[in-house]
Amino acid sequence: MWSASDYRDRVAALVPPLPVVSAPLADCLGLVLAADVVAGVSLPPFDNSAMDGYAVRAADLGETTVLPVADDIPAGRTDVRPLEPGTAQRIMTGAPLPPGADAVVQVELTDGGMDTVTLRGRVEPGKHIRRAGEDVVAGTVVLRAGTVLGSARLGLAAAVGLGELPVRRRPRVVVLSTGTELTPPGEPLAPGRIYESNSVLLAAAVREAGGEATVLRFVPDDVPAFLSAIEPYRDADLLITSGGVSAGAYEVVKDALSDRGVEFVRVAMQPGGPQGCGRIRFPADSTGFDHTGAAEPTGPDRATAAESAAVGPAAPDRGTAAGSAALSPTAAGPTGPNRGAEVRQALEGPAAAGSADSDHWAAGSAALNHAGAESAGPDRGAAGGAAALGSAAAGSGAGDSGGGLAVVTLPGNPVSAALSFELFVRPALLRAAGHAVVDRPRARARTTEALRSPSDKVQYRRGRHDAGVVEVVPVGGPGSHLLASFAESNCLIELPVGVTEIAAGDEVDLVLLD
Ligand SMILES: Nc1nc2c(c(=O)[nH]1)N[C@H]1C(S)=C(S)[C@@H](COP(=O)(O)OP(=O)(O)OC[C@H]3O[C@@H](n4cnc5c(N)ncnc54)[C@H](O)[C@@H]3O)O[C@H]1N2
Ligand code: MOO
Repeated sequence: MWSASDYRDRVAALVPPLPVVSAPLADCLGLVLAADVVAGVSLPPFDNSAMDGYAVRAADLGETTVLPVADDIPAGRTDVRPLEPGTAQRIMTGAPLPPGADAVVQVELTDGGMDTVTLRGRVEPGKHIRRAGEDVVAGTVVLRAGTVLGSARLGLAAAVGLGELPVRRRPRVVVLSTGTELTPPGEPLAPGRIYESNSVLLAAAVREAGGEATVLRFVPDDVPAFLSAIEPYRDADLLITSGGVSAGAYEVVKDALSDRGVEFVRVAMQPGGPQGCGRIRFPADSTGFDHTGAAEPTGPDRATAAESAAVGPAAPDRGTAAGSAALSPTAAGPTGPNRGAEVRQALEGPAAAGSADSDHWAAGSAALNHAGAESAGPDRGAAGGAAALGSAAAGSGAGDSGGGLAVVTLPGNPVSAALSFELFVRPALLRAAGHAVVDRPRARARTTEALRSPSDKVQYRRGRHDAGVVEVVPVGGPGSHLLASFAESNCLIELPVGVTEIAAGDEVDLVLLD
């Protein structure tokens, strides 16, 4: 039996640091900057007006002053003429200040005249002028490597003129649910069947963690169908499966992967006891697994398998354009909005992975562009960029980066799958993407109800905490099928190994989910 924290480390080691790429700003939200960014221009780049009004020499103004209006300066004008003494120039917010002007009088304090202007009152030199470099001086570092790129930081990068940034690219994650009982939501439900929900939940969780999710059509409890479904995705950074890992007679994931490099274990955690992870060994040649016995799919359940094998990611939920192009076994090359990034990634090659950590962007950029030439090779055919990346990721150093497709096989119960992702997979993806902080915030609060927990496992109960995180109300029971109460919760109540009873009013540890 693994402890939850040891198992978490085991999963983290499966996903090595992701390669550094140059990505358009629009694709960078939530990603981690891989090199310092130096401003190429000052902000503001030139002295300019903070108000719509009149540029003047402060010394020219008395209580009431009438000045000729010598020129008109809208924002964007590039041929501004010097301000002669005893004159004013009409100026708009953001327009360059004419040489010789040392103040701006806002239009509300004037008569708004076009030929001459009457200005009321005096003005301090420097009034309503935004000086060049007041915000950023060209040549200084504006964003440090390791910064998580939120909206303000992306805006700043654009403001200093950068169209792309060096980032660790998003992890490409393939999600596959298993279970003969599954039915796609939106279709009629036959007796004995349930709607498939894990792939929707897990793909959304991958995206929330900054990853690209490709959702495969789920497969029944059929080993050849399962292997056929995953075989084209050997270049993904991670495969997440759900279901088929416990002790029953039809444990498809366990049956398919036990002899192919995946270890199935029990973790001292509830929900989320049965787990598996490892690297799937694919056959050396590119013909795929030996599907001996994988006869033509027949019967209602096999139709699902056939569809999966045949169309792969052509299921409705294809992740982003980039993810889809990268992971599709039939992609003719990167298309869509991220094409540029994909091409650069293809050129990056294994050598560049993780290379730009401490370099400034200018240097990092050069480093990223020279590697070239590495993108040919056995697995790098159609989706060349993606194949090169898979290799780059696998060769990038830290972690269990040996060959094969990294896989985490989650238990099928919906809350088990969700909590396993939350506690094991999410930190691994964030770490690989370069995040320094991979843990959710934690807090302590008083539980409003008594709780019981098995002594040999850490139990995660679902709860709702109040605004001040003073009290937590347990929501629903401990069962791993209780999806509605999980959806209602905003935290996990962690009851550690050794704790069997908690009284109402006792303090408990919380993992805050929102
Ligand atoms: N004899 C034992 N039985 C079970 C054990 C055990 O130790 N001995 N462990 C239990 C625990 S704990 C869990 S968790 C589950 C894990 O089972 P599997 O990973 O094999 O998952 P399945 O049996 O395929 O499914 C479990 C449950 O979840 C539903 N499910 C599965 N996939 C989906 C999906 N994509 N969307 C919605 N719901 C899904 C499935 O219908 C089952 O109800 O094993 C216990 N059994
Ligand atoms: O360990 Mo299972 O994940 O409780 O239901």
